[in-house]
Amino acid sequence: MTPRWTTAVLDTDQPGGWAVARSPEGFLFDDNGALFPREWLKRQDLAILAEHGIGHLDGEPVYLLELRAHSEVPGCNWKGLRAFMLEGDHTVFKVLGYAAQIGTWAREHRFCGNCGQAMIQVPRERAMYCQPCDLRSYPRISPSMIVLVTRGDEVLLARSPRFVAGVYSTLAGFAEPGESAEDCLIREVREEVQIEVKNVQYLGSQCWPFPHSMMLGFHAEYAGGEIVCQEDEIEDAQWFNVHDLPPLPASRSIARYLIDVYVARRLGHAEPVLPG
Ligand SMILES: NC(=O)C1=CN([C@@H]2O[C@H](COP(=O)(O)OP(=O)(O)OC[C@H]3O[C@@H](n4cnc5c(N)ncnc54)[C@H](O)[C@@H]3O)[C@@H](O)[C@H]2O)C=CC1
Ligand SMILES: [Mg+2]
Ligand SMILES: [Zn+2]
Repeated sequence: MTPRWTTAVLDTDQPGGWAVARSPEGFLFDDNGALFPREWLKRQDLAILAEHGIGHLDGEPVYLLELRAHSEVPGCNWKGLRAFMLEGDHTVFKVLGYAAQIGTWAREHRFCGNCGQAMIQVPRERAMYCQPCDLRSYPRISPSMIVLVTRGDEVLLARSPRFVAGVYSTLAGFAEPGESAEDCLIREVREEVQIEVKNVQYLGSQCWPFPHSMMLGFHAEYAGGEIVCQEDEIEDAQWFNVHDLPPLPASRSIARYLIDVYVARRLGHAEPVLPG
């Protein structure tokens, strides 16, 4: 099946297509959603910082208008990316997630990190370029490990102080230079709850555009230790029985997928599918 959404570097000099507008307040939307006829959107009073051609949705070109600040557009409102993840069309969320990552990266790479001069967008390539340094900067992706640690019928779930009240999730953390995915996972579990793990198994990955994580999802078995929560990072961590789970993360997250897969295997139910 052809995917509905494919990324591409489109020429912004070409007219037509759809556009999304992103400001520090999130994406613009109205009753029809977050995609607007591009020519109409560009006629509105918007503080455009940059325009990027980002791909095709159902065969139609899609552009991003990255704004300096949010503006009032009659009949429209602004909404953060997370809200689009939680509700509505998943493909539209993927378009917006990609747009957010490209917008953030381009905004943060307007000047060369080496010499401080203005960089230019490279035509037909997703890169910012500094001519004097001959330096190209590509969109940033941050590999992050996420793991469900289990002990028979029990799963290890934790709460960060940033979570919605009551919700427990799997452990996660960013890879550091010099680490393999497995090294990172073992270190993160040790740092966050002082537990040792074994039989680490990769299950799948997910783009997580908050702001630019690439989540690599694993299952691991408990090998030893008692839970000790890392100060400031982990508010609480517990072993939960698969028959008695706390409120869990959003169903489109890989965290939820890792939990659901394990519970399904344990209870002999059909396994869920990882949302792309
Ligand atoms: N899709 C999902 O189901 C889930 C996704 N996540 C994501 O996983 C990522 C990592 O999880 P955390 O527990 O927050 O990470 P973490 O355990 O490594 O701790 C966060 C700390 O890492 C540092 N940090 C921030 N950005 C970084 C980067 N790009 N590279 C290296 N270090 C960085 C900061 O000091 C920050 O306070 C986050 O983006 C989070 O949103 C976390 C849980 C579930
Ligand atoms: Mg963490
Ligand atoms: Zn430079």
